[in-house]
Amino acid sequence: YSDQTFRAAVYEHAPLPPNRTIVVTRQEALDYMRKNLEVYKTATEEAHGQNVDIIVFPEDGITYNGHTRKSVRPYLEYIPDPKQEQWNPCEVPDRYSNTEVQYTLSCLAKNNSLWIVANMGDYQPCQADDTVCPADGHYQFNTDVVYDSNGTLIAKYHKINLFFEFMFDPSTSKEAVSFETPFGTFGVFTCFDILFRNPVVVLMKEKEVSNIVFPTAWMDTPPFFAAIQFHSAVAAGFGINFLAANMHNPQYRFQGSGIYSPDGAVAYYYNNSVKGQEEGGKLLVSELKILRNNALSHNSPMYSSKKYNGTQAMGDGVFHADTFGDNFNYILLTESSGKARVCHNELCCKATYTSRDNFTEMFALGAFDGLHTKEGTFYIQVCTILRCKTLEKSSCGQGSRVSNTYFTQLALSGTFKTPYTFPEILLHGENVFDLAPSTTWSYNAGSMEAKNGFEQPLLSFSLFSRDYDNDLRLTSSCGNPKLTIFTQCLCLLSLLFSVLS
Ligand SMILES: NC(=O)CCCC[C@@H]1SC[C@@H]2NC(=O)N[C@@H]21
Repeated sequence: YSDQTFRAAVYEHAPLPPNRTIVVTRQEALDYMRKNLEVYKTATEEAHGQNVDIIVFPEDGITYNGHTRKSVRPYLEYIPDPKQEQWNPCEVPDRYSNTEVQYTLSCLAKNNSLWIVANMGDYQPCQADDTVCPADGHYQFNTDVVYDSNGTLIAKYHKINLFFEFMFDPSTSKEAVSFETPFGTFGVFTCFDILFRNPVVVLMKEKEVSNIVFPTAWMDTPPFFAAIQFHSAVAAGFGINFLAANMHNPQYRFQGSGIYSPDGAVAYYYNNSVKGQEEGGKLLVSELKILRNNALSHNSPMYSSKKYNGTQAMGDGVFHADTFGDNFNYILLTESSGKARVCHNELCCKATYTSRDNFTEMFALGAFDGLHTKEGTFYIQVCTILRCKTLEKSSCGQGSRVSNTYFTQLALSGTFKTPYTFPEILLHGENVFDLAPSTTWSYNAGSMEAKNGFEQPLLSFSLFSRDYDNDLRLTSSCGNPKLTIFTQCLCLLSLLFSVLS
């Protein structure tokens, strides 16, 4: 690193599955994990050869996913709390037993003089006075570990927002974790966490991080949750560097890693061809500017909260289409060039566009303002120009993976309630999804523009906003532990009723 820049790497890892139908011995678990760690060693040495300062590996990259609580047990290690003690596993390997994975990671960091972020399982016995201890007497946490370039364990983070991971316990402390490096302040969180106030807003506003390291096992889900699309948009929306290392398993839609800056993708990898599973690994290395604030930091020039402009009555031509579980309002783009506007609840979206040719494919402007409930429950506000999957209006939210329509100008804005708005651009390329070069578009406070359009066909051009703070209504009402079970049920019923209506 220098005064101005540092070098970052992410490794998209393609692990082979272990046998998860039986409970293996610790030795068998180690034999399996060593194969993954061998791949990590090669990647780390290659990164060292390219003067990398920090490398990130994916969620479940060492242990694999889809375990049961029992089958994952032999893969776990006791990870001490770096806030309570300083430990360098490479230099003091025998302080704790069964810590081979931590030893290997620490030595990789030390021997290659770089910071390592990896994901593994933490085994924590319950304290004697723990009244909510799991029935088997210990906790199992999905954990990110961070080693500095001497091999010292600097931080550990327990995933707060689990995604159908019944083998793990959610973080009991619910603590957002950050760490200092000579090249900036980093926050660390894992996959599904990206959609929730804690840890995301806590890290941005309270800890004022300007970089995120993000081990993930993310399944591509267009129109808004393709991995490279969503993660690059979060980097731009928050004005941060974002290092996303995904698991590679295209058969199950796990694909797409990147090194993203506030201006867009600096490097990304998207390879969805299902060949031999072990062939898909990839190291990305980039130079990034050292950032000292994020878009929400006090006095940051990038922060601006747009005022709500009022609603607009629904005009002719508005139709509804299911969009990953949400009932969006859409309006078709019919002329090859023009303006369009559509509203939903308190959100109004405006677009101007010019397509290179007359439309032969269906494109629509959509709006949604409400509670998303599919694969997670959270408030969103979304404006989008997207390609409908077919020539049927009902296909508009289905996440097209093909397009042959070129735009020569696009602009989109919305009356978003919060500054947590992420500019998403997904283009169609040889490998299905491509991101737009950072020189082709700009984003500022709820408005996105591509003055000269794109050289590739468009799949979607969206502003995805998370109303993180509104989620508090969900927990403060129904999830409030002070309420009786009966009141909580009544509350959930009324919430369900309001969503349905
Ligand atoms: N390992 C995880 O935590 C994965 C969670 C990310 C899933 C994202 S969010 C909802 C979408 N559904 C998916 O299948 N992928 C997307």
